[in-house]
Amino acid sequence: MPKQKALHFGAGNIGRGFIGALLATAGYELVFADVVEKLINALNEKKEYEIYILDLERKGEIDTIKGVSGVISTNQEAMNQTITEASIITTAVGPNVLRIIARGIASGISARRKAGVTSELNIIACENLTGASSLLKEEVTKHLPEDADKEYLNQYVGFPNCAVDRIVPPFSVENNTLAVGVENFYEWIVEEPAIKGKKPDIPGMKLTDNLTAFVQRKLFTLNCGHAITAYLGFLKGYKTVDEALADPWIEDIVYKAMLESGAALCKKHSFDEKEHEKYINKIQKRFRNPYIKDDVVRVGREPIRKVTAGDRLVGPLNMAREFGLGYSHLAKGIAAAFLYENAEDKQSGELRAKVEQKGIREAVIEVTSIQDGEVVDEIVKSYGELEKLKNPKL
Ligand SMILES: NC(=O)C1=CN([C@@H]2O[C@H](COP(=O)(O)OP(=O)(O)OC[C@H]3O[C@@H](n4cnc5c(N)ncnc54)[C@H](O)[C@@H]3O)[C@@H](O)[C@H]2O)C=CC1
Ligand SMILES: O=P(O)(O)OC[C@H]1O[C@](O)(CO)[C@@H](O)[C@@H]1O
Repeated sequence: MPKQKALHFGAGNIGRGFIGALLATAGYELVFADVVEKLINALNEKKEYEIYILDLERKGEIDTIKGVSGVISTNQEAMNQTITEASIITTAVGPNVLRIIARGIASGISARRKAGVTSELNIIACENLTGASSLLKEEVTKHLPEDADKEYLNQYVGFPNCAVDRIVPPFSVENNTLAVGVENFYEWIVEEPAIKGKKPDIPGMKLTDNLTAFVQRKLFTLNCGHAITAYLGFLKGYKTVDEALADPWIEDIVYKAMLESGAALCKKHSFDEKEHEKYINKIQKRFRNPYIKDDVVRVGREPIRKVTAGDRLVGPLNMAREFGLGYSHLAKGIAAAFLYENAEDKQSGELRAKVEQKGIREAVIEVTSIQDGEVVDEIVKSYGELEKLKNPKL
């Protein structure tokens, strides 16, 4: 029997190091779509790549992922062909790129309908964003050329949301474009009720009917603690996450922020408090993995996105507030994001410009959408304290 085909958008860290690896290992013929020619050419030449395990468990091991190829995502003819043949499509391109790839996916779905394919297709956006697949569905629908395509999409194409958790840091091996380094831990949790047709059999993919709880658990704990580490780390001049967390002042704030978000998550989703504490401790251990050198500029990238309502910092703070729980360490993390500066990160420039033009109070209200004056006061107070770290003369 011929292998089923999987198409994965984004041959980057998560694409090669996590989702693509699970798909290929599950036996799919895997095609990566990316805009970077060097990556696509290397995939087509080698047809395989190496994953280096950066962890105490499985230390020094290298997995080889075979049976892969690549296509340039702007080559619409080739994309239409691949989308027509695929039984699963996944993405890991970054939340802002979903809108960009939607047009090409819509064209592929229209081609698939015209080719008379009536097998189900599931499209799963594996991004750090709540409801990423639903967002992608909305965007794809906007670009579908005919009403018949919209009917086809509703009948045959599923867009299950998911939570995706594996730290895949910047990593390079000389003369090996495709090598990727990963922590050993991974978790991919997919919204079962939204799957169309037969459930995919992919070892490593877990199904749930309560995805929101899992997405928020991961985003408001791991990504929350990580982002605070990055912003405080930047303020104190550290380059990597492990350097930042070796600073007891940072480690204490990060841990307490995760406890604050944890208390709120336990109330919201009825998680067992002891189990959740273990979850936080495991994450702390993952942050301290000595084999991973993760840059604070990667973890802190796009600070505006990270301080919008519902994301990893404001999301748990609002949740804590909703239950009348403490949030002062989360507020510190948010304040630190407003002080973050990286000339290569457009959003950090925009955020700093907003603070300079409008003042911190207005900037916080506008970007975070927090209306509660008491919470805004707490963030502004923390901003004043942290600003002194950045500029001791103030
Ligand atoms: N790296 C990590 O540890 C984790 C990342 N994520 C999420 O996964 C997503 C991807 O992150 P990374 O893999 O770290 O980023 P990355 O930057 O390593 O990979 C993104 C890839 O998408 C490609 N791309 C950009 N525009 C494209 C387009 N129009 N068509 C096709 N490909 C395009 C890029 O060329 C790049 O190869 C993000 O949403 C991130 O939040 C989630 C969990 C862990
Ligand atoms: O990819 P984003 O949303 O910019 O955030 C980076 C975060 O995502 C991860 O790459 C994966 O969850 C973390 O390692 C990091 O905290």
